[in-house]
Amino acid sequence: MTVTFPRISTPAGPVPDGAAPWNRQRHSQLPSHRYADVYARVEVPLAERDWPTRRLTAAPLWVPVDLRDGNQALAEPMDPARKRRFFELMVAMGYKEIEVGYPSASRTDHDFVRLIAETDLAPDDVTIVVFTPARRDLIERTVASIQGIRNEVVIHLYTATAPVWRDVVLGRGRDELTRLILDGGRDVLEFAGDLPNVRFEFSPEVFNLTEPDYALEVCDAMTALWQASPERPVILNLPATVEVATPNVYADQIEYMHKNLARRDSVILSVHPHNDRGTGVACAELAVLAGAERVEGCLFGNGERTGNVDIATLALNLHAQGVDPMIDFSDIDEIRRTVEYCNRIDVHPRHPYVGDLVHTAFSGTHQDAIRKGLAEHRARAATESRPERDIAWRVPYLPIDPADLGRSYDAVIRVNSQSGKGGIAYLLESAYEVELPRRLQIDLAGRVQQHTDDSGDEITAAEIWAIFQDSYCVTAGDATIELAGYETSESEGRGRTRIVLRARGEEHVSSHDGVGPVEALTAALTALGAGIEVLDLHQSSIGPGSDSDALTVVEYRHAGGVGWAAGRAGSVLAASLAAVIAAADLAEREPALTS
Ligand SMILES: CC(=O)SCCNC(=O)CCNC(=O)[C@H](O)C(C)(C)COP(=O)(O)OP(=O)(O)OC[C@H]1O[C@@H](n2cnc3c(N)ncnc32)[C@H](O)[C@@H]1OP(=O)(O)O
Ligand SMILES: CC(C)C(=O)C(=O)O
Ligand SMILES: [Mg+2]
Repeated sequence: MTVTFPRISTPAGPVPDGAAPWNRQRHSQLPSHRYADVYARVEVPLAERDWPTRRLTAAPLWVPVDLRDGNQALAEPMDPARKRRFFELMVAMGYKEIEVGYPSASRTDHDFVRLIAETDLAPDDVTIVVFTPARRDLIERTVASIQGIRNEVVIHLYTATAPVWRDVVLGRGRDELTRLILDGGRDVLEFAGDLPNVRFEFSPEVFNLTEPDYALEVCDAMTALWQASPERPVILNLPATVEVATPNVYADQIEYMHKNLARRDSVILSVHPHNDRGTGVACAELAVLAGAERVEGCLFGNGERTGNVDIATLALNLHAQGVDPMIDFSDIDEIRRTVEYCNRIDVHPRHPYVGDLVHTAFSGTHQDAIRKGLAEHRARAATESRPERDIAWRVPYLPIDPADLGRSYDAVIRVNSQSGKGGIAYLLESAYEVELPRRLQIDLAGRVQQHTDDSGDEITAAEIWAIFQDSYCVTAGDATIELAGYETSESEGRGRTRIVLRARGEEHVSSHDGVGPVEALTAALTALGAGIEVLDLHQSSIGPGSDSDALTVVEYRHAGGVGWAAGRAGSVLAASLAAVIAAADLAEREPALTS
């Protein structure tokens, strides 16, 4: 079948100015000239910056906005049951400040706030945030919705401040917009200023494209109006409503505000990155280095367009650096199931920390390293007499221990055509507790590779085990030579083994003195013209416990070359004899394969 890509053609423009001779890329057809870089759109004020040399040493205050910003981005906004389930999850995880909705937007949002007011759904130590635009009627409705809530409440007022929004959306110049915002601030004070449990938050929406002096002017005006004080601090939340720049630019913008805001000790500096460029997490992390103390975002990054910043990734990034995120992720799969149910959006299998595949290696050298790393981890725990969950984690390719998140090691290694012997051995060890010698691992890996190359699919432990059995074991019905019986006895201080072989319908009985049963069997086979030389014999068991089967694998030489065979039985001796018989049988039937 011919596949054509009619709308894509190889760029064939002139060599770009200054291109290095080793770079043969050409100009594309994309009209990139239509877009201006961030420096042309907004002044980035900072000349001297402290954030690059700072370190993340403590968790900021996390504020999940899934029930508002995440919810407003859903094709089907959450129904009351979903909102409640999500809220309960956040409380259980340890979030202490939660934006619960936009009460003037919809009945569901309003009723959910009322539910909080009228029940004990929200523990006393959880602050409830409600969101409103700077419109008097909507502010009034918002304040009405929070009546009776005993918890601390934050009223979050927002208005866009960036030039395009001023010109195109709101139709107001800077001064006019400041008046609108202050009017909104005054309305908030009029309706809620006397409520002792209420604090205020202001967001200059699209802060990241707002002139820094204007952002500062509006924010300072709001903290003055609301009389921000250390006892009643005001939250100034500085959103990258649409992410437009590299994270260092956002960090500069935040540090500028951090250093220049009035009443800084009465301001909780908050950030709210979105993820349009895919760098929302980096923006939040650099913003915290730059002075932010509070981060708004969504669990696993739901939200408008490409989403809000993912506060689960942010928290677990801290965990992976040895900093307690102060939020419980010990059952991440349960958290994911709840979030998927509430949002009706699946989490991507590659999503950091939570995706189905993020603790899984398919590739051979990674598997080899992980298998060795896990073995080293177990051994070190035993040497130090400490629990595996407690000692330092240094398993290659796994940034954190999946067990921290309630995950098992079952999916850490999965096998396909990119895998190698280490991964295959790991699967057999995990599923059957079978340890194979290294050279047999290499032989088995070749057979598994042939299978996965043919199928193109992943292969399970059970399928690998089936390949193992097909390749190295001989079942009674298929055998060309059978061990019909054996007996060991003692005569005049010497061991004697009686062997009964059945081949081509005939029985052959022989007795062997002074040798062990395995040697006796190889001698009997040689007498029958089916001789093999046992080069190596490896005994182990299948599965744990005393009632597990014994497994013996032998490496043998025969006329056609060297091969492997295996026997499984209730006793070590029976398994060893079965392995030797299997070797003779395989040598007879498949000399080419085993060479
Ligand atoms: C970045 C963010 O996430 S902002 C939050 C966005 N979230 C939402 O919009 C979800 C909930 N929203 C809603 O349910 C509705 O938009 C409502 C109830 C708030 C308002 O609905 P409507 O009254 O029908 O107005 P509409 O949705 O068209 O909003 C646009 C109007 O609000 C004005 N406006 C927009 N934002 C603000 C603001 N923050 N402060 C004051 N006015 C604003 C616009 O200028 C426009 O005014 P105009 O009609 O005079 O031109
Ligand atoms: C905080 C508000 C205004 C917001 O969601 C945003 O700007 O993205
Ligand atoms: Mg937002």
